[in-house]
Amino acid sequence: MSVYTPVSTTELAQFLGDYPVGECTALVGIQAGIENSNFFVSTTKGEYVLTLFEQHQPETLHYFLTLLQHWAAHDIPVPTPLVNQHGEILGTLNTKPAALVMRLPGLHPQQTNTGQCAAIGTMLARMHLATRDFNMQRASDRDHAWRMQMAQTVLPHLNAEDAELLQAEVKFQQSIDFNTLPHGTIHADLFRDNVLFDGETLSGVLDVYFACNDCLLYDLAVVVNDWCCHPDGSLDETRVQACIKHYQALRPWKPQEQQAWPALLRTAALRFWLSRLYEKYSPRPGELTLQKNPLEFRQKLQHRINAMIATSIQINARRLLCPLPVIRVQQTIENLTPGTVVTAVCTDPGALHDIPAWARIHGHHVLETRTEGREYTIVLKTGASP
Ligand SMILES: Nc1ncnc2c1ncn2[C@@H]1O[C@H](COP(=O)(O)OP(=O)(O)OP(=O)(O)O)[C@@H](O)[C@H]1O
Ligand SMILES: N[C@@H](CCO)C(=O)O
Repeated sequence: MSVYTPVSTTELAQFLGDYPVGECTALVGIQAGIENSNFFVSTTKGEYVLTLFEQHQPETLHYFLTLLQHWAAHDIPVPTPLVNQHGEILGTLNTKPAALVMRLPGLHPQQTNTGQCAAIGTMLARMHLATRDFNMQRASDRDHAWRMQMAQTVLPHLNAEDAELLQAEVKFQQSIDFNTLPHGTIHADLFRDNVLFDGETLSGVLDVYFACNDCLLYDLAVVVNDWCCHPDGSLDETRVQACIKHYQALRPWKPQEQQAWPALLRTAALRFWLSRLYEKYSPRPGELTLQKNPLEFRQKLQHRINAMIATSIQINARRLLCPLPVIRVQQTIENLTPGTVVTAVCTDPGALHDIPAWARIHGHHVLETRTEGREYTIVLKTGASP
């Protein structure tokens, strides 16, 4: 659970006095969620959810609550905030900014099926399209700069293997050009536990408190990493395709998004590995708090990396002596479009230096170098002018 700030029935009764919701009949802290303090509130007039915001400033909360109203106006099933008798959607309870929203019906999907993955793909595209005319802006608080800085913060806590993975991923992430991808208003945290299904109908989109302006495709990668996985964290291609196809039916990808997709799956996995690691090593005090397992996203990240390497262009440069491995890489790369991942496996140890040196001079990115026994693997991403 996450209730960082407890609320008594007396305090609640006073708060509810400002809203047209009748008398409180029950107040129950909500177990799920890790960011804010949430309560189910039953009154003589209906069912509501009370949120005490633990981190955000009032102006940021106005952005979220206005966004909720905007999405609601476009028939996205978000919980509409109630307006109090002062004409405000944001009140104060126990010194924390607080809002009362409608409680939506439905349950969080546990094991998703193809139909649910299709439904969330459609819903996310509708949310992206609906905010094309939303005129408020908010910078992401989990953007590339945050990820790079958070990697350094958690690094000292990691064992050697995890530290190596993280450092390699930081290097890879620096090769992604996020600016070329379409941006817009994104939810940024559309996990299954932020969505409700009433039977087969998607009945609720919750917890918009990471919403911001960022790459639209990153939002879809967050969804796919949570909704379309096998228990070991690898992707279930049937559910992935259902989700992507239904998203693209409403907002087709640009060619640069097609190319960036495998990399953005890694970005999204890294983001949640980092935030979960940080929560683990710097837990916040609370009456009842829930922590999510970082290992889940470490495994997902590893699977996304492996999948990207497996689908990359393979160059077998075994038994070739330098400079032949470099020449073979050069010949292969000549005809490839920028952004293609190429994996060269060599047996001449000189290749471990020569190929990265050649690649850097010619504007390609060295994603990874690895030594396994007597084999040397160099993973490259082709640059703008191959
Ligand atoms: N309007 C609503 N209707 C129904 N249930 C809700 C509503 N709002 C919140 N909940 C329930 O409360 C849980 C926690 O809410 P929420 O996800 O907003 O919390 P949070 O602390 O901000 O979480 P997170 O860790 O996902 O950022 C939800 O998973 C859902 O079960
Ligand atoms: N959805 C996040 C928690 C809120 O950021 C996670 O599962 O780690």
